[in-house]
Amino acid sequence: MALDPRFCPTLRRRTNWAIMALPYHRIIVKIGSNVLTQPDGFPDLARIRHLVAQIAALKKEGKEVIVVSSGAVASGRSLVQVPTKADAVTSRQVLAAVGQVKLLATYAELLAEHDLLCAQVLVTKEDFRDRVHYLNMQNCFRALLRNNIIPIVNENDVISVTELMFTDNDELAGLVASMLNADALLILSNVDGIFNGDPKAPGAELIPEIEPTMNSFSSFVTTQRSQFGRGGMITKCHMAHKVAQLGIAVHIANGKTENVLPRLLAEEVANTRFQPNKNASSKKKWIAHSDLAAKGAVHINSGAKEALTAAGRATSLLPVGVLGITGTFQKGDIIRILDETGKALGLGLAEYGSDKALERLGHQNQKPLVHYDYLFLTADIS
Ligand SMILES: Nc1ncnc2c1ncn2[C@@H]1O[C@H](COP(=O)(O)OP(=O)(O)O)[C@@H](O)[C@H]1O
Ligand SMILES: N[C@@H](CCC(=O)OP(=O)(O)O)C(=O)O
Repeated sequence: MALDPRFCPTLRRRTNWAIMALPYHRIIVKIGSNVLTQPDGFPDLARIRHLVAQIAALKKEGKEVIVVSSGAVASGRSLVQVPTKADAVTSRQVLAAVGQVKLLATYAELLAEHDLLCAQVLVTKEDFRDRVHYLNMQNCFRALLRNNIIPIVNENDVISVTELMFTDNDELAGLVASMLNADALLILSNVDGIFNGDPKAPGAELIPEIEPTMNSFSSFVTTQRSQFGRGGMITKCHMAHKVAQLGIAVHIANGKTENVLPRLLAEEVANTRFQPNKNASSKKKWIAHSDLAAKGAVHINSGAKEALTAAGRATSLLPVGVLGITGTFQKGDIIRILDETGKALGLGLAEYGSDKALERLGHQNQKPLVHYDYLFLTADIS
């Protein structure tokens, strides 16, 4: 029995969570703004304390935990007035810059009560677009985990404004999960999971499992957002589906439910699980999230499209099937793969530059432009 009942009163009554049914080892826990924030917009300290106790319980079970936590803006609100004469973007920057310090200090203090150490990791979308930044981040995360330190990740809200921002921290959590090849991503929101309609509507039912083949959510997920949330449930669904396609289980659960984390792992609490695709290759994970890094595009003919998208086949993209090239790229760059109509099919790592590719265009018996191992087709995920 490794769960420590001293810091989790409910665990005193219910002790068999140590036998966690879901055998995840490396777990990303994403905590949404609404979980950490009171209705007045200020941080909910009692909630953070309880979540920290649960994280500590997972750590005692030997799990690796990476936290993606929102809440900087809410914490800032508790310290400073929205700056006068500042526009919305500047106000948010100031609140987040001030609030992030408090948010991390709160986590650090509460985790220390469990003899745990945390580290702050602030990132921008750019850091996932740049291969060197990506590898640097990955290296740091791995070192932190090796040293039993809990990374607490948030967007660098000072740098990330308007079009440079992640859609929301769910997107960031998905990127971190795939970068670290996590076993599971647990998204804590203010609802029990995904419902087959508006969760507040009478008769709406929770969907416990979402199969990898299910990829359309708009018929039952509305664009409605929670009070302090940014992306909403529909963006959560798309991200969750994409991450599950990469072989990582994604659960959406209610962060306000008592002991939600150990109970989720013990399969004792309502939630929605996106079933992971067990055939996913880890090599493709960076490519899958590299859309913004793409340097150029290739248009392929219908025969090539058919070959690439045929189920159960591992086919590389050959120059014979390429109709045209847009932009310039070098060997090792990410390129977009488009069909004849310009529809995006996926992304790949170029085996050679656009100059060579142009020479080989439409020619048979040439080296693949994109090797299958470095090809990520969106057709598989949308
Ligand atoms: N079918 C649905 N099932 C569950 N929640 C939904 C659904 N459709 C819309 N929502 C809304 O999504 C909200 C959660 O998303 P979001 O605002 O992004 O929260 P967070 O701050 O946790 O990221 C819920 O509060 C709910 O109002
Ligand atoms: N980076 C922001 C959170 C932004 C955000 O995406 O929040 P959420 O929609 O709750 O995932 C903050 O710390 O306040």
